[in-house]
Amino acid sequence: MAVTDHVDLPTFIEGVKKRNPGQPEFVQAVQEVAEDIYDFIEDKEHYHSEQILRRIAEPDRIISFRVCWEDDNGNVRVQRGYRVQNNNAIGPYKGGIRFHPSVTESVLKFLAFEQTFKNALTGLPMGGGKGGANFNPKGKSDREVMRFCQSFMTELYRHVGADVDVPAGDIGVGGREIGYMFGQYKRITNQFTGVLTGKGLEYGGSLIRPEATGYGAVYFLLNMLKTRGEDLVGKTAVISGSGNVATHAAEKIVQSGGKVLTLSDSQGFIHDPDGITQEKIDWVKAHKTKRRGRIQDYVSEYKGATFTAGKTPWGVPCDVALPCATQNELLGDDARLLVKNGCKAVSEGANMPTDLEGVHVFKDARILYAPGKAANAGGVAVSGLEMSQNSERRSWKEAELQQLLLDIMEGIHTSCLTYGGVAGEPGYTDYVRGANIAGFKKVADAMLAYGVV
Ligand SMILES: NC(=O)C1=CN([C@@H]2O[C@H](COP(=O)(O)OP(=O)(O)OC[C@H]3O[C@@H](n4cnc5c(N)ncnc54)[C@H](OP(=O)(O)O)[C@@H]3O)[C@@H](O)[C@H]2O)C=CC1
Ligand SMILES: O=C(O)CCC(=O)C(=O)O
Repeated sequence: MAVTDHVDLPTFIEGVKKRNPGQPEFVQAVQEVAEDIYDFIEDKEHYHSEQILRRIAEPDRIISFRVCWEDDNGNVRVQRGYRVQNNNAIGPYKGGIRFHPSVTESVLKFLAFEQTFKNALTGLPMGGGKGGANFNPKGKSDREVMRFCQSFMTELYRHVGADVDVPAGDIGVGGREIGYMFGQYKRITNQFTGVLTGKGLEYGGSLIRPEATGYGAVYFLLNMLKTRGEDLVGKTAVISGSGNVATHAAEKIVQSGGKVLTLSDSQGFIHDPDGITQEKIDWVKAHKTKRRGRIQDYVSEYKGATFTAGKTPWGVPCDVALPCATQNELLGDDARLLVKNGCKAVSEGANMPTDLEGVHVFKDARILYAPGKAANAGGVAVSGLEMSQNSERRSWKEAELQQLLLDIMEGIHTSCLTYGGVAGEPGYTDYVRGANIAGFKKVADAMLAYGVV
């Protein structure tokens, strides 16, 4: 007779904590999902008896490796690299690579777990993975970054492949790093395949991949506002971060008629009451990706703006907020302040930027709140389209890709509406619940088809 381990939610979370000691980010991500899934599967015994959530919260495998490289002064440096392959029930593992000193196994496990649901939401056949290293590209020369990337790929190449696991960029990994890693993969394997996405257009990259995450987060925001008969015209936006996601989100807000008031980096935020225009966004993009400077330099360039050191921008009154920097950058008190100041909608460009307390503040206030796994899925979606183009050995036109991105974001929004309803509150959507359940259901049903594996 089968023994059904049908534990309740608190016991399940206790088990996750015990099995993953010292991994708070991973436990947080699992808890946020489990709160919704437990409710959904209450009357669906097969998900319990087949231990589906327990299995999704246990990565298929975690690869950890030494990355040695030589700096410009001839010193040998040693870093730790990882690839977390969380789940490939619906397609090859897919997810970015992060180079940042804060990278730990816990951070990459939470990102790979979230990615599993996000990728399912896109409707494309992609499983969930994430990788990275505790390497800080800041202050390193191009040659140092190249040597690090080559060394990283010298181990990673044996674990990835166009139909196995397809990494891409994330914090600290942009076009430069992807180029170095793709070059090394090609050199080692003698194969030109779609093993990475976010590639340069000259060697198999897709149009609009750089823009896709930030643009997608704004498309999702527009979809949410539309349910209340609103748009972005004349609305003020507070954005954190000043990297790929933040600058492209800012660009799309401006194109949609909104006014962007802030950007930030790990040292503080700038507030420009005149609005951060397209010309100013272009300056920030060049400053961060070419000159590799700091956001505080903005105030020397654009008078009237202020820089606040060591703080996040959530105290600046706004209509909409887009956290686009990193995990846990928006805490319970920040969420309360945003709501108090009249913020109507939050769309997460970053992964898990709001802590669990903040999530509950937004839900309780009944504002429009989109979690990263739904709102920032545009990036990985266009990565999926890059994979398709590589398989076909073709490059699709920009207009076609723009339309596909719009359609995919609208589709994710519809999935959230389908599963995010709250009893007794017609018209209100809990987007966190909707995204968690829609993502879970797709992955879970594929897992059920495979039996116990
Ligand atoms: N790139 C993509 O396509 C996707 C990215 N995301 C998520 O979006 C977020 C941003 O990624 P992306 O824009 O690509 O990365 P970038 O490296 O381009 O930019 C990261 C930005 O976040 C800031 N930041 C990083 N760490 C911290 C920190 N601890 N505190 C405050 N600010 C910090 C950086 O500041 P500084 O320069 O000082 O480090 C920088 O402004 C991440 O959560 C990522 O996982 C999600 C989906 C896809
Ligand atoms: O494009 C990709 O594969 C990865 C994007 C990513 O890392 C993310 O969605 O968080």
